[in-house]
Amino acid sequence: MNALLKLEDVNAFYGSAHILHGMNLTVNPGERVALIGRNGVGKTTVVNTILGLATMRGGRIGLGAKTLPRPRPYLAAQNGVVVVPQGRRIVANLTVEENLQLGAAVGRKGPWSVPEIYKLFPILQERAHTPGTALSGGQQQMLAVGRALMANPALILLDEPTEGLAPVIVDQLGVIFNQVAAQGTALLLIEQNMSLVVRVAERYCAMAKGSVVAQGKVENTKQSLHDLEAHVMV
Ligand SMILES: Nc1ncnc2c1ncn2[C@@H]1O[C@H](COP(=O)(O)OP(=O)(O)OP(=O)(O)O)[C@@H](O)[C@H]1O
Repeated sequence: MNALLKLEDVNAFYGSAHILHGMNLTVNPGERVALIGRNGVGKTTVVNTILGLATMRGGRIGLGAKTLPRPRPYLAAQNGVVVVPQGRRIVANLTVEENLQLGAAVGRKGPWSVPEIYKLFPILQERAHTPGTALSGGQQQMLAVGRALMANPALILLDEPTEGLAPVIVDQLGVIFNQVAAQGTALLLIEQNMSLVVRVAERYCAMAKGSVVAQGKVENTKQSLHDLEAHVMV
């Protein structure tokens, strides 16, 4: 079976700034992979390169059976790879429900619809006609995940979804990510909170200076937590 996402020896740039150096990463159907590393190592640039927002010069990005000669945001979504961006990017002058409907614009068929999202996140139904940015941080993150699911993705890239959220909300999101994964959607979780990583991910890739320097299995144990934290400590 083809990988949902495969980066092979990818080099990526912002202008002349060379950020990714021979980046390799694979996510297979249904997998839950964590991409970790200190601030500034290039994790968001991996996402931006898949979307075509950073310039790829050299290497290959494969989505399912396709290789992308020129990555673009709509190509990722059409091929089942959807991003929950860092900072969530909820559209301010749209309601919660309208923000959800935006996610369906790509037109992929699948199980997710507004009523299904409301079953997963009842609070979004309660706030359906409220402006999206009037929600709390945790609720906005649920909305961002719901909007991604509306595209019926095979893989969701979550870029630091718990940044700035209270521990109790992080715990709730962990449960939700596991529910989404249990329904068959693969996850690539970019995260600094290793206690969330051990609860959600089954495998990790650790980055330093624009490439992967370590990878392995994640277990929900103190030892695994300790080993992972070594990759993000400053
Ligand atoms: N638009 C840009 N133009 C030039 N350099 C950039 C741009 N965006 C990010 N960088 C640089 O690229 C490097 C990698 O940044 P990136 O955001 O990918 O790191 P990260 O691992 O996601 O870190 P963080 O956890 O802080 O988000 C950093 O040195 C950053 O300063």
